[in-house]
Amino acid sequence: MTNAVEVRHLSKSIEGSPILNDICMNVRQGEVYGFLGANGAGKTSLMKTLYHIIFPDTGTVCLLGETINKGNNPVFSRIGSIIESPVFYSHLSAYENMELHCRYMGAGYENIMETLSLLGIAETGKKAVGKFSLGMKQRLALARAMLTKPDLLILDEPINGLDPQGIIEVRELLLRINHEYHTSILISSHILDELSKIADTIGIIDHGAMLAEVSMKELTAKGIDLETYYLGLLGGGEKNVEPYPHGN
Ligand SMILES: Nc1ncnc2c1ncn2[C@@H]1O[C@H](COP(=O)(O)OP(=O)(O)OP(=O)(O)O)[C@@H](O)[C@H]1O
Repeated sequence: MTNAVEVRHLSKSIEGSPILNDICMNVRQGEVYGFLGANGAGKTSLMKTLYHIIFPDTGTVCLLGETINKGNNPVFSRIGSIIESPVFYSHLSAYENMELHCRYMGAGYENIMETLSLLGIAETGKKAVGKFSLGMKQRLALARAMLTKPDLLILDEPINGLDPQGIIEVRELLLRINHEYHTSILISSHILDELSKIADTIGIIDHGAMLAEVSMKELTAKGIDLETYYLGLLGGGEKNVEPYPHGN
């Protein structure tokens, strides 16, 4: 089976400083992949290179089996994303914002209400998005990413700034989307506990280098919590669980 995301030996420097160093990443189809790293580790930069918002210096990216080259790629229409803070027309309603997104994507309006319902924001009526809580905006961002029923979701820190209830709701929602639609999900966060609750596989990045990709099931079976594993990796300590073989 093709991987949903395959990154091979990707490196990027900005103004002479390396920010991504020989990254390999494999997100399997149908899984939730938690991309874990401290602030500044390189999570957003890698996600931007997937879309070629920033171009890698070396290395390759394959999304849903398609090699991504410079410029637009038809496969992007099968991918939903939240990369950096989502921007909305704050004086417009959720529905109106979704309509504009449909026009941009060349999609019909028929999925709008269903997607807003899925995200629990179908009842917001004419309320301007500028008056939404952060949690509601995050749901709207997810609704926008989900609108075309994508095969892959790429979500950069979608729980940032949410309160505990909001975090739980987004977690449950993503798991539901993953189970019901078999959507592959790549989600980045620096919140270790949260990723351990949602992800099948964890990829750990530090100072622009991918340290390991490891199965949560395997960690759990060995009675190792993600924090212990993470700290062990960063400290160069005993890993106890072998990461997946890395790259080619
Ligand atoms: N346009 C840029 N110019 C210079 N340096 C950059 C640029 N974009 C990113 N960097 C640097 O690359 C490194 C990785 O940043 P990045 O935003 O990818 O990390 P992150 O893991 O997403 O962090 P956070 O969790 O804080 O969002 C940081 O040291 C950052 O300062």
